[in-house]
Amino acid sequence: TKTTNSPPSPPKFPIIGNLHQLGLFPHRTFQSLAKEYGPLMQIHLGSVPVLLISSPEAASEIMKTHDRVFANRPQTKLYDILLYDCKDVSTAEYGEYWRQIRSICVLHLLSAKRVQSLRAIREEEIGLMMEKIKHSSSISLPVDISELLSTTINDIVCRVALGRKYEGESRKGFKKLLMDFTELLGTFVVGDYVPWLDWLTNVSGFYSRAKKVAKKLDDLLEDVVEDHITRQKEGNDGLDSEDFGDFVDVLLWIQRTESLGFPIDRTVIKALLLDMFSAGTDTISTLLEWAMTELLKHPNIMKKLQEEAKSVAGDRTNITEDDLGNMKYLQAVIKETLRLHPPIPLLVPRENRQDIKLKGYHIKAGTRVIINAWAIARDPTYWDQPEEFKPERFLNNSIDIKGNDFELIPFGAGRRGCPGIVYAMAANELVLANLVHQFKWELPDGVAGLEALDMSETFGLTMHRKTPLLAVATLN
Ligand code: HEM
Repeated sequence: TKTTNSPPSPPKFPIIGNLHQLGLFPHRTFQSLAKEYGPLMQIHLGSVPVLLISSPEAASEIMKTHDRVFANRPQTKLYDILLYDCKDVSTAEYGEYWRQIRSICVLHLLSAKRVQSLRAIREEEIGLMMEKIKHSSSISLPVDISELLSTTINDIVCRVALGRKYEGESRKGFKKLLMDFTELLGTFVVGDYVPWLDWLTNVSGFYSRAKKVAKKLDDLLEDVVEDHITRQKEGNDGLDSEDFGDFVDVLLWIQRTESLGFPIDRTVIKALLLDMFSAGTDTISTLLEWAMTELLKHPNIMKKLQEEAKSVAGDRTNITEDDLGNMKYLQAVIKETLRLHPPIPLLVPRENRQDIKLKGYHIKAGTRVIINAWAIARDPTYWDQPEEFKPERFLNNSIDIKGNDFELIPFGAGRRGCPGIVYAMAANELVLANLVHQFKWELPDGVAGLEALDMSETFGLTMHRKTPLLAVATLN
């Protein structure tokens, strides 16, 4: 029968399956389960079968060998509410529509050429960030690195995507709205797994809260798009080429010229803009927050990075994007941070579109697939001293993060792999290089602070620090 050749599974309860076992840190729970049941195991969350993948080989089966079959994403009522009926790239069902909008991302919004053209925005906003740190440093106040990073990355993405920043009160409002949005997106909704319990989610007011947030975001995006249309009519700017302007300009240009051979409507434009925010802000700031945490925890590594920065920058205060190619240690520090603290530890769930045999096991169509990239990157079979933060390990090997080496897949891999890698790395490298080059950093209470440095995580859409990271900066 079917059950005899399904993958190994832990015992489950009726109705809830293994839901009760998830715990606060599913990536850790899943790691221990895999130790017992193997790298390709199945659990049940409520009535939904979930394939848990915990080795590079098994991950490569999903994202390379059978990538096309596993190229779907689970669709949920919550995504429908928050992401225009899954009209965005991240949650769209695999098929022609997804292929088209993904090509907008890859060719127009996130291409290497576009990322390059946004250089001035990154450099300006990072300059402002440095000013804020200088100010705190001049009055001997510790810097809330977590807050500073999230504000800076948010401002960069706002300018890149919408062509404007929100400041003062409206920034607070915008940030709060985005925070509500990401918090909702990261919520584990019981009704998705135990359909007859969906009424509970309803009663708790969760969906109506989600609808309110979606409406507010939609109003905001409508405003932004209308503004762009008016501005273009008045000034004719951004009309004849896609080379100027922000993402809204580019998307309106694609809409007007139908240059991709298919029409896109207002909803597509708004859904894509939302994707840029949900996929591109928290991920980058979380990564940088952990990178600074590890550097503060390892002063010798910080020092080595500072020396590299000094050697490429010479007498200049700022590190520019031209310097980054020469900063091999910086790249190693970022890879090592992605290894130990992947911002999305369980990647984004996938789903198989048809029944398939995997390593002799029968996998039913519609099975959810969770890939534990976090556990894979800490597996002692593949990594020497896996729990240690050692950027040196990347200096003499060619392991990359682009989805070719399955022991390190913080951006996923294959058709559904992250299209924002170039964009993300440009921001990651420039921010981190300037933070360490322009300032000396210390924990507020020196050595005592080091011992007390809180490394706790919170689990949501991204896995960021539980407490804000505070440190004292002095000008270098
Ligand atoms: C450090 C930063 C980032 C990390 C760690 C990250 C990670 C990921 C991961 C794990 C996935 C799922 C991959 C899979 O299923 O195989 C993903 C998908 C995606 N990412 Fe990123 N990402 C980052 C930055 C960005 C940025 C900056 C953008 C855009 C501005 C972006 C846009 C997307 C989109 C649109 C998808 C969905 C792709 C699809 O389903 O076809 N990401 N990302």
